[in-house]
Amino acid sequence: MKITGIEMRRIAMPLVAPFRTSFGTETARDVLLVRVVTPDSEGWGECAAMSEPLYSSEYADGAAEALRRFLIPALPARVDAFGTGRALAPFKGHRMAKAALETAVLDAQLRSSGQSFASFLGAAAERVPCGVSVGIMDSIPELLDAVEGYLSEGYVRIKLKIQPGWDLAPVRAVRERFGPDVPLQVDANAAYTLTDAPHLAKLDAFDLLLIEQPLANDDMVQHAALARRITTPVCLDESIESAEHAAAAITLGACSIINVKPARVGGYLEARRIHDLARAHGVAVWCGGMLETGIGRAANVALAALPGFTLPGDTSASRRYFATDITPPFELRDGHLNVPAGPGIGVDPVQDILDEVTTSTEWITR
Ligand SMILES: O=C(O)CCC(=O)N[C@@H](C(=O)O)c1ccccc1
Repeated sequence: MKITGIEMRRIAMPLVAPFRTSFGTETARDVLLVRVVTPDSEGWGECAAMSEPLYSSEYADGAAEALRRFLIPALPARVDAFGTGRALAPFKGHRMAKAALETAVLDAQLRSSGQSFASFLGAAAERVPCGVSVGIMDSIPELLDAVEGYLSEGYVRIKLKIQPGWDLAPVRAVRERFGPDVPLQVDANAAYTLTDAPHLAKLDAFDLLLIEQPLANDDMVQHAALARRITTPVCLDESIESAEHAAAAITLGACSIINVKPARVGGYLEARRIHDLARAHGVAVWCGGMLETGIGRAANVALAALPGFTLPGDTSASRRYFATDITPPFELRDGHLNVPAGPGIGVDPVQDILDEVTTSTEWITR
């Protein structure tokens, strides 16, 4: 596939409500979009990097610079998604930047051939059950109101962000208010250390699906030690940046569940490799989220339909984060999102909305 040019576009997307995690509070998303143009199609990729390097070392301006100076120039004149991964491999890190570019190439390639992401990736379902991520709140009553709202919208799983000082009380309150049967999990975003093991073991009383990334992203051995001291299944997110990391984590017993985020691992091809590896080991995976717009959300929903994605993902409806999405909104129906069936990611930006939220565009000819 010949690439005639690539656009990098920055958009400002206000969130419907502040989203607080153990590493900070988001009130708006400064999103970098990549558009790959070929003679007979164009493809879109969304870079999930945040404005600041708080979730990982990547951030939007840094991703744009890596794409502009190194990754885009490294692409051959004619390339497909697999060739893109090979061309970008020599560059260390910058996985979210790489993921955006590879996804845009893959989207253009699949739109041209008429194949959907779901079909290309090997989806086994036409809709996926959806969980929702609930941020740290100022009070327990506020949290319970939020959870009640999401449950009434039909979300099939609740994920609570936790941190030291906001963990046992919110989990206990949700269990006491909504009962023992609501699928419930927690996400620490690396806020604890192994010395907190006795405290984290108190979460075992609440029959959680999992505890996500309790320790630092490079604490693979310590996660294995923690997993032996608590009964709640350990799920890794930030620690798993590749299929090799997943293999190491499974071998070490550092996790029994993996949150697969294509942005974190460099794209959908590597995400599928992790899915396949985990499935071969009987390890469940679920699709994580990075507050994506409908562009990234569409591709994530296709991935979440693969057979090894046996736990509900953070694939929420567009309205969970945005009053107006840049694509036709993803809407929850009976706790599920439909998997886009059209060519490529199966959705297109609504140009007027996209132009309204655009803060800059940059065209790179080939
Ligand atoms: O539903 C979503 O898209 C967000 C899910 C979620 O909680 N993402 C968290 C995470 O740590 O997984 C996150 C939020 C913001 C930035 C990075 C990560």
